[in-house]
Amino acid sequence: MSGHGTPIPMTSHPCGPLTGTAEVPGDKSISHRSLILGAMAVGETRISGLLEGEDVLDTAKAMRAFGAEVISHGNGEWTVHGVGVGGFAEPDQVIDCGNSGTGVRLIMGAMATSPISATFTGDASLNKRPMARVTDPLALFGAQAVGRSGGRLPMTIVGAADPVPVWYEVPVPSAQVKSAVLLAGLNAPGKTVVIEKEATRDHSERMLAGFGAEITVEDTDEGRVITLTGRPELKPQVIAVPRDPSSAAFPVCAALITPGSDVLVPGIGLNPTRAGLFTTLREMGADLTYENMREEGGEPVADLRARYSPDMKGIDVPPERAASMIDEYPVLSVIAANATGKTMMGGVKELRVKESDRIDAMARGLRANGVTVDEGDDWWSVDGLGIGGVPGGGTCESFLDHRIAMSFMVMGMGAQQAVSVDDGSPIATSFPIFEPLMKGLGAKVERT
Ligand SMILES: O=C(O)C1=C[C@@H](OP(=O)(O)O)[C@@H](O)[C@H](O)C1
Ligand SMILES: C=C(OP(=O)(O)O)C(=O)O
Repeated sequence: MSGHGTPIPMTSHPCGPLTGTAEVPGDKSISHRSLILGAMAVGETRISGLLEGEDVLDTAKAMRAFGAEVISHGNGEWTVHGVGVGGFAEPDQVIDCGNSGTGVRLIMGAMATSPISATFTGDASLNKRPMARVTDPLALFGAQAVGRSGGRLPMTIVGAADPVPVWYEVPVPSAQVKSAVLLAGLNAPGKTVVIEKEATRDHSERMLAGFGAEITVEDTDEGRVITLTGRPELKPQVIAVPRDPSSAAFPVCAALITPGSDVLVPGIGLNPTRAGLFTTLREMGADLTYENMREEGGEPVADLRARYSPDMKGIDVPPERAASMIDEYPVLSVIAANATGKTMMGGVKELRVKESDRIDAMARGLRANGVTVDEGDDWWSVDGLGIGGVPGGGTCESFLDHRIAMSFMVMGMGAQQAVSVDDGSPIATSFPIFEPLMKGLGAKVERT
């Protein structure tokens, strides 16, 4: 639960080559879903490689509060004894999802078609984020939501006693909304249909099929049509969580801008609905290769090799790629600052409702370190200064946002002077070993 503790100011100094192997933690999206679907299956699900970051630990606690037995065996090995679809118990405490939008939205979906109530809260960041995008479709199933004005947490969801299946076209590109509807659909009799105009990460669909749900996905002219048949008996699974591409982004981008670097980032999930950053970096001229491509646990996986890339060029990032790299724009803007020419990022309105307004947060920090940024409601652009051209020397606010804090730490590694953040504590939500991992590669990151 970041934001509840003492701020951790951090500084990242320009450094020599980054070298070695960066074993980043398990995928956050897949980790949340493993715990939630494990809790909705009948019997024991075994998970390895679970991300033990605060966001996922909060979801584990929540699943216990709904009656599942969730046990950590150490080193990313977990077991979940599920209570079956429709078997959730009513929690006797408020569910605190900390900093996690994915956690709270997916869990609201999972409980919304059971005859129980639950009250949800989060930290100062999560309690500002919009929840109506989830509670609107949950109301169609028969669930009720009462929260603060503007559809904010804290919020109580009264689950539908007699849920009906739903047909829902998701109005914003959001895997969290799509997943909340699918999880609610599990306990509604009949077929729930979700349509998304732009494909977003499909881990829920893949995992629901793996757990034995009847689910079909069809690409049509109207978009992706997902049909789920309610009331399945979910069968427990053995899940190996691939390493997180969104975490891999940080050592990869650090290596690209730090002279002499050569870093291997093994076992990274390369699901096409997640890999947009790596495609973009290669288009900009990054020396980034995929080695040993394979499939693990139903997800494509490769070892990434990133080397110092002094000749990257700014590009127009295609807006239709946004969903596949939505969490990576902050660190992409750091690469853009180290490229020559302008990088234009459009179709990214969703960045304004993440843990922070990420366009605003990055623009402020980039400007404080000598980089020119322009922005509109759903776009922003960065004027590249060429490799090593970022003056640095500034302190940035992280706004309770892990990706903002880590992006500025990466920026310091390739800048002319050190870059600081006011609070690195949110890094623990998704990448608890960021500091030792980056130091192990040769980075000079310190708590100040
Ligand atoms: O479903 C998920 O696991 C996630 C979906 C995305 O959010 P949106 O659904 O709000 O785009 C992403 O930003 C988040 O980090 C994880
Ligand atoms: C947006 C993110 O997470 P969440 O929405 O789960 O808080 C993220 O991890 O970048």
